[in-house]
This record gives sequence, C-alpha cells and structure tokens, in this order.
Amino acid sequence: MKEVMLTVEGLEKSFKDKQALKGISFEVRKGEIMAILGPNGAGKSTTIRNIMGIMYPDSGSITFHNYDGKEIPRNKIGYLPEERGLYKNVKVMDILLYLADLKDYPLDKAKERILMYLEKFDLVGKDKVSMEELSKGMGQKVQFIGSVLHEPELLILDEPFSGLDPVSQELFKEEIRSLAKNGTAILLSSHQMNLVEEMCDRLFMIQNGQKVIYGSLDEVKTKYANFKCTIHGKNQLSVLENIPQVQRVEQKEDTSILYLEQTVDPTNWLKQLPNNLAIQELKINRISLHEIFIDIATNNNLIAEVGEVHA
Ligand SMILES: Nc1ncnc2c1ncn2[C@@H]1O[C@H](COP(=O)(O)OP(=O)(O)OP(=O)(O)O)[C@@H](O)[C@H]1O
Repeated sequence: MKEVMLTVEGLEKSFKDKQALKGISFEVRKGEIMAILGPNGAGKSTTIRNIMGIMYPDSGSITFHNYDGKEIPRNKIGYLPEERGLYKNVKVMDILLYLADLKDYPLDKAKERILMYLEKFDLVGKDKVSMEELSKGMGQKVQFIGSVLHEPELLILDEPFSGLDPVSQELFKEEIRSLAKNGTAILLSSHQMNLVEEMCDRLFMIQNGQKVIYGSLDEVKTKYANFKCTIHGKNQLSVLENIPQVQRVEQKEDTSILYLEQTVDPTNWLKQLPNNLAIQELKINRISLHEIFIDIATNNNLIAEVGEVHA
C-alpha cells in the first residue's frame, strides 16, 4: 500500500450551535487522488480549512508525515481555496513569486516553473499582465499555478474545475493526474461526479458532518452501484415492475430504466425477461457515482440497505 501522507482522525468542529464536523477520519496517500464529496453544507470546506490551519478543530487530530496540528510544515502543502481571487492590481509574475516566497521556495527556480506553467496553461506572455486584466478562468489557472509552484507533497484542491471551460478542464485534469503520478498526494473536492469518477483512486463522502462512504472507487462501485437495465421500446410500467429483482422503474416516453437489486447476476436476470417485451435497444450497466451521490444526499436508501465501505 502507498505511504500515508495525511491522516485526519476524529475531527470535530462546531460553529456556535451548529456542529459542522462529527468525527471525520480519513487518510491521503502518496501519489493518489482522493476525493472528498458531499452535498452543499456537508462539511468539506470546513475539513479542508482545518487541515490548512485556517481554523483549528475542537477535537481530533491532523497529522502530516510525523507532524501534528500547528507543527505541520504548511509550505509542503499546496492549496487552491474555494474562494478565488488574488490581489487585483499586481502582475501575474509578481504575485506568483510572492506566493513562492511565502513557501520558502527558491525564486529563480520559481520563475522557471511559472514560465513553464504559463505555457502549459496557454497563458504565454501573461506574466507581465496584472491580475485584474485576466478573465475568471485565466485567474483560476494562475491561482492553480500558485498552489503547485513550490512542488508540494500534498495538494488540496477545493472545487478546482468550477467555472472552467472544457479545454481548461482537460488541462487541469491532465496536470492533476501527472502530479499524482509523480508522487504528489492529492485531496480534491468536487461536485462534478463524472470527473471524480474519471480521476479519483479513492473517495470520502460526507453528509451532515459525518462519513457516509469511504473507500476506493472500485470498492464503492461494487458495493453501492447496483446494475440498471435501460430498455428502449414501448412497455407497460406494471409489466416491467413485475419482473423479478427489479427495485423500481423510471419511465420517460418509450425509455424505461429498471433499477435492479444488489444480488442480481446480469446473465441470469436477462434469461428470465418476459418474451413479449418490446426491445429496440437494451443495455445493462452499473449506476453512476452521480446517481449514488443523489441517492445518498436525498434519502439514504442505498446506505441503509448495504451499510458502509471502509478503506
Ligand atoms: N465560519 C462559519 N461560521 C458558522 N458556520 C459555518 C462556518 N463555516 C461553515 N459553517 C457551517 O458548517 C457547515 C459546513 O459548511 P462547509 O462550508 O464546510 O460545507 P461544504 O461541504 O464545503 O459545502 P459547499 O459544497 O456548499 O461548499 C454548514 O452548515 C455551514 O453553514
């Protein structure tokens, strides 16, 4: 197993009468992309802010290598906060060198890396431009550069893809993957489940300040992502609902989605379909992370049925 870089253990945090975190525990390992997911207000940013030392937990511990809490060398960590925006009337190169300096990173090396990244992110020549002259997406790229410039061992990205066009999204994805490949531990919060599904090795899902899922993407999919069968063809709802091992059916015009029980073996299940079904097209696949997320965030059906995954 990969070396553990960050350990969060039993984190509790309250704001006045609101308990935002109720015993959050997880690890982030060298070279992995770990997603922290959850509905709005679940506690993701609060968790991240505690790791970054922007606030301190009421109880629980945060360990980076062998350092605890306030001892953690934050210059070994990179952070792209949810709130975007750097000083407006400062030139791109100056603000990035300032950030590198804050992290005690050698400035000549930083300058080289800034120019390399500006080229990579399609911002050649923008080093001399002031921040206020950049578009929102360009500003976000510069802020991303600021978070990786000093070659952090742990990179925390709070909603890195929000507001990016598809091309810029690809650039970020590629860069994040390549950083992980080179050993950076990455903790990433995102609401874009398709991207999480594409990129992440493991995930931690939080709701109301509590863990609901923690495990590798494969484990989570095997455990939570039951099969569904999509049929294009005109069929009566009652007929579909009466097929064995069908939990529920969603119908839109001539397309029906049959959500199947966890124990279904697709080959055997297909063999016993009624022979008078109208089928123009049929496919079987596992439900997506997006659907798992919605299920958990809205009614907890899946969790109640199958329990938890542990990493
Ligand atoms: N500084 C604060 N003072 C009071 N309450 C706060 C503060 N920061 C967060 N909270 C509360 O803590 C809970 C968790 O908020 P947090 O920002 O961590 O959620 P989140 O998962 O990051 O949500 P989102 O997806 O909307 O960004 C919310 O109920 C929020 O109202």
